[in-house]
Amino acid sequence: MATEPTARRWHRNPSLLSGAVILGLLVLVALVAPLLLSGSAETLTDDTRLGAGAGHLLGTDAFGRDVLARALVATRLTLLMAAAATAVSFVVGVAIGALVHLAPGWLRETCLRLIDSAVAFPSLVLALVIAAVLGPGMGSAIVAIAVAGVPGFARLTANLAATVADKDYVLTARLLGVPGLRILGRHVLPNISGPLLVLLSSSFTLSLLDISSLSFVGLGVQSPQYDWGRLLNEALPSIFAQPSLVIAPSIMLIVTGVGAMLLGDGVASLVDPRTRGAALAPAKAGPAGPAAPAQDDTARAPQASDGAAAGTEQDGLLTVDGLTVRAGDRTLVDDVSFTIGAGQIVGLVGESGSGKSTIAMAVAGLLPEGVRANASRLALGDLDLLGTPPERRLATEIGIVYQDPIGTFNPALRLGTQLTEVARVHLGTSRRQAAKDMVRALADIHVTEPDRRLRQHPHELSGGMLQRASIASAMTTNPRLLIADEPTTALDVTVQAEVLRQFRRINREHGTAMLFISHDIGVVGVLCDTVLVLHGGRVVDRTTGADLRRGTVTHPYTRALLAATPAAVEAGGTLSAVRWTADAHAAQPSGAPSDDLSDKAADRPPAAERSR
Ligand SMILES: Nc1ncnc2c1ncn2[C@@H]1O[C@H](COP(=O)(O)OP(=O)(O)OP(=O)(O)O)[C@@H](O)[C@H]1O
Repeated sequence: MATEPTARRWHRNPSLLSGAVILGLLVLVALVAPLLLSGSAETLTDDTRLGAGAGHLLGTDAFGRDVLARALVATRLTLLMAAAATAVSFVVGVAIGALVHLAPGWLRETCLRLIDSAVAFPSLVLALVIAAVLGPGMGSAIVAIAVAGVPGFARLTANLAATVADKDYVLTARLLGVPGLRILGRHVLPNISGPLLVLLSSSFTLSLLDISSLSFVGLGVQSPQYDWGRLLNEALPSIFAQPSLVIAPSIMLIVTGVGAMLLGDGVASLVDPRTRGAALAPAKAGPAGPAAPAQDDTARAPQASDGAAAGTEQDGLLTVDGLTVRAGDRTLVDDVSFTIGAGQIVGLVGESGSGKSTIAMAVAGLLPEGVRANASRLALGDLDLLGTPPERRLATEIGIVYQDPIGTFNPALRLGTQLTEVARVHLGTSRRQAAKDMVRALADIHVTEPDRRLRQHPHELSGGMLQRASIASAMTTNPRLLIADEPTTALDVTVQAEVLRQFRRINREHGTAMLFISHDIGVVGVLCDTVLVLHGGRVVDRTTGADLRRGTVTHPYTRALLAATPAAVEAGGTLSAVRWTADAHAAQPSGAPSDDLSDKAADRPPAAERSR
């Protein structure tokens, strides 16, 4: 990615520019004013209570000291105190929030409730209580403001970390066995840095006001030292007689606060690679642009050979026997059994919420917290997936391709770093070799300019290209099982066809077993050898891709799903809503879910599922 000239970057980010200029000037004042103006700011003279005039722009105070000079000299102490308090709040708050996020369920909930209670307590009141306990003084004011700011950072960090935790790239890192702290540092914190920086800037402003408030009420800086709050405190007795005393410190406070907020906004958009890309680099067409759409449509997508399923029950690679998944009292998946042989593609199809992804996540050992899986057997060859399988084997023997190609990748990292991670971490491949291998893998899967792609951020690639990159990444270790969870749903139909073709190619060339999940019964029929139809967490029908394509399915629910597929309508049918319930169906013995595939067409893959 070409690097934008620094001047243009600043020019395109007015918040950053104006915030930096304001704070830069204030820092300059903080550095220079005590050196040049200490004399007129601190020397007692007989020119007391002079009004604004040529010699003293804002007049003098009751001791003959220049009011403007005092406000400017106070800048250093005020900024230092606010910065110190904010820095401590930030470091301690983010650390606590991160630890809370990593804590086990009950502890995390307890800590979050405690933090919520602390956040609900007004920070200035909390700071006043702490400062009163510690006693007046600069140090106690900093500690009080710092402690009062901690809950805000802790809560934001924990909450934001939770929103990133279920992103596909975090799930992938978990599958790869990356330790929690490393996931936090590499995937979570960089992706929540924007809001944290905004909070940092608003927290600095709040600290500035709170510290000034403490000094104003006499709990902060003590004479002879002075900050803006102290100056306001000294001006209070004569505020009506000489209002000019409050002008300079008040303006300094407002200007500093505005500068900090502008800088925070600007930095937040600078560090976010998505906004940075949008704001800084206009999209370019041509060779550097997104991949050219595939020429074919889904009708020409690769098709599962009729009855050519490679897997057999005997060489079943993935065995799922009596899988039940529960979340508390709720059963999400109920007694599901199937096998996938090497080189076989098994599809899971069903309406939203039927349990497809839950089955896939149970197989990959990535069920969310509070969700438990049980099975008579859940194994990939000799690898028991129910126990605690070795992370390295899990990472290298199962690959996952997710629905949302954009969510699959960490937006803060370049693709090269992410795509080569498995090879570097689990295969011990050198960085250079891993990059070379990935360039070849991307080219194989028709990603244009693969070299350049490795240097780009995810937002710079089209959805179809990212999905192909995630397929290449999942295939890095030549896994025995590839799980594809709605991999074409987020893509337009032309790109879908190309992605399906790549799955079929990988399946044929590498003999990879595949668990292919989709809402779209048409897509499943095109690609899969064997298809399990799910409803309410149960398998209600087992059929073949060939039967689906020919429309020769017998189960009423599967027929209803087919009738609700637009492709079927285009072929002359009528689009109808799916109206079928397992209970109603159970009342009609003739329509019972067909677990036995013996009545299916002869081209059905032999014994792809375990009979129950
Ligand atoms: N962490 C969880 N805790 C409790 N219930 C959950 C959890 N995750 C999913 N569920 C529930 O499990 C059921 C199955 O969800 P799942 O995501 O597996 O369905 P799906 O068929 O993949 O749907 P979709 O196609 O929309 O992704 C749903 O009712 C869902 O609400």
